[in-house]
Amino acid sequence: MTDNVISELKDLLDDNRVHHDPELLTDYTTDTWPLKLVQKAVGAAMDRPLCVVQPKNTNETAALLQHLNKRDIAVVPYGGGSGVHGGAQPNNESVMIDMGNMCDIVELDEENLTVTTQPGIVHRNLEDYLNQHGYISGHYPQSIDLAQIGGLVATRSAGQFSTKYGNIENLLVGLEAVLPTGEIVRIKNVPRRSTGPDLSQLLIGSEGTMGIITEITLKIFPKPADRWMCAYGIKNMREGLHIIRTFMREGWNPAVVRLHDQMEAAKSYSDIVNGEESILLILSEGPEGYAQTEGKALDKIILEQGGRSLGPDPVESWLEHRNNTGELQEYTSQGIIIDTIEIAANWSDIATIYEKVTERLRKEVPELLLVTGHSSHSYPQGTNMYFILAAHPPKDPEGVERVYQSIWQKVMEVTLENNGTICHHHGIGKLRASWMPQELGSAYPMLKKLKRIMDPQGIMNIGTLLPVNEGEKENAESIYSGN
Ligand SMILES: Cc1cc2nc3c(=O)[nH]c(=O)nc-3n(C[C@H](O)[C@H](O)[C@H](O)COP(=O)(O)OP(=O)(O)OC[C@H]3O[C@@H](n4cnc5c(N)ncnc54)[C@H](O)[C@@H]3O)c2cc1C
Repeated sequence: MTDNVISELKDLLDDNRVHHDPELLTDYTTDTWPLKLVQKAVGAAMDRPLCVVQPKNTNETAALLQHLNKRDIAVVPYGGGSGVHGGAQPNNESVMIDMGNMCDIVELDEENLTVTTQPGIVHRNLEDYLNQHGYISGHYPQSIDLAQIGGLVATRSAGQFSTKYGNIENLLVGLEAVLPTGEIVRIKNVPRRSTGPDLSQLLIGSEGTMGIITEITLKIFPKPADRWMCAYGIKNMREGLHIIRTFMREGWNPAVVRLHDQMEAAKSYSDIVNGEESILLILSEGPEGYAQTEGKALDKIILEQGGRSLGPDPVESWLEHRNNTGELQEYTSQGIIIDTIEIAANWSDIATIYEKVTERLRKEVPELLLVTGHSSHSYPQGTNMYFILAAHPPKDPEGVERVYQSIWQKVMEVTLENNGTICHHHGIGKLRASWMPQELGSAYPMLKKLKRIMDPQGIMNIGTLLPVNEGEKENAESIYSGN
């Protein structure tokens, strides 16, 4: 069967874009899911895909999906592989469609302030191109050097400046996608529409389960003329969250709002914070005059609420080091779990979630080395909480899984019990799928029905987003059975 599939795929693409060399397939055994990386480091065997194919354009992607759908073969779309929850994790029966060859910029439309790209462009390359032309994307995920635009749309990503510019769903103007059955669909570029449900939302955040995104049009912004920055020492997280709520509800909209708890403050800003303090970083930017006006107003509010001004240097330092994650790989290779869990909730619940999660993990997970938290994406209604965790599990794959799942179970439980959402921006992948029925509640059957309509054969990324019923094989029946 494997040989047949490979030769059929070679009939659709050039030979050199259908890969089945076992060594090369090893590069595709996992995305950046910490569980799998640590299990791999302690000797776990990993599933390799059947083969990897690299289409060059939309028509080739459509031909591939049409064929694989007809043959009932599992498909996993693969972007930059920077997803952290196994969204692009294959099993050994799946064909991976690697979008990396579709990396052209199609059009810069300066009149209408949009850029159109193929999905496989690494975001850094798009940002550099825009900067050369006097624009910015406004979207700065920490993985900007790894993630592709298609992957960022497919996971509903958020960037570090999202409080001003919005998340990817706010930045997307239109898109083209190939449905699992091979049909090509285009959602046209207009500034707004009232034409029924927004169909682009079926693909934004669909994590490769409803189709493959083949072209994307995003908003762009003229390079900001000016910036204002300041950091503040804050008594504790609860007070810091209250301060952010105060200025967000007044309508201020700084690009960066980050509140780091005492442990994070002490790690990165020990020379400037007092022992118990959290640190609040603010950056405002915009056209001439905007940032200074917003900065002055924010400074007044934060000082009135008890913040202690620390000047702009901590924000400068964060800007410089914000994407350095090199040390994480070192720990992972030693069998230490380093992970991040980002959830969100309304202002009325977020401080409680932060306090309960940190307290429960410290008390109930003996293998835990540390848990810290920060808020980094704020809205008038609430904010996210981004937990950073380290744990030292036994050096065997089952032990790693046990410790890993016990941490996640507690964070998901506390979040759901306190009205939060289990995910702010990393997406669901395979890791969080089992909590989706609880997360969506009465709306969960709607997601199953949509999936069934979009992907009747059930070939697309089974086990991602929608859970496979326990003990069942990863196929359509295992997710379509029941409601
Ligand atoms: C160090 C680090 C920092 C990170 N920081 C952030 C951050 O600040 N903000 C944030 O939001 N995320 C962040 N992430 C998570 C990750 O970068 C995002 O989830 C990103 O969107 C994944 O993009 P990718 O191209 O690497 O996709 P992949 O990991 O390859 O795939 C992700 C999912 O999208 C699907 N997919 C990929 N391409 C397509 C396509 N063209 N059509 C349909 N489905 C597709 C895959 O099947 C998979 O389910 C970070 C990850 C790392 C490792």
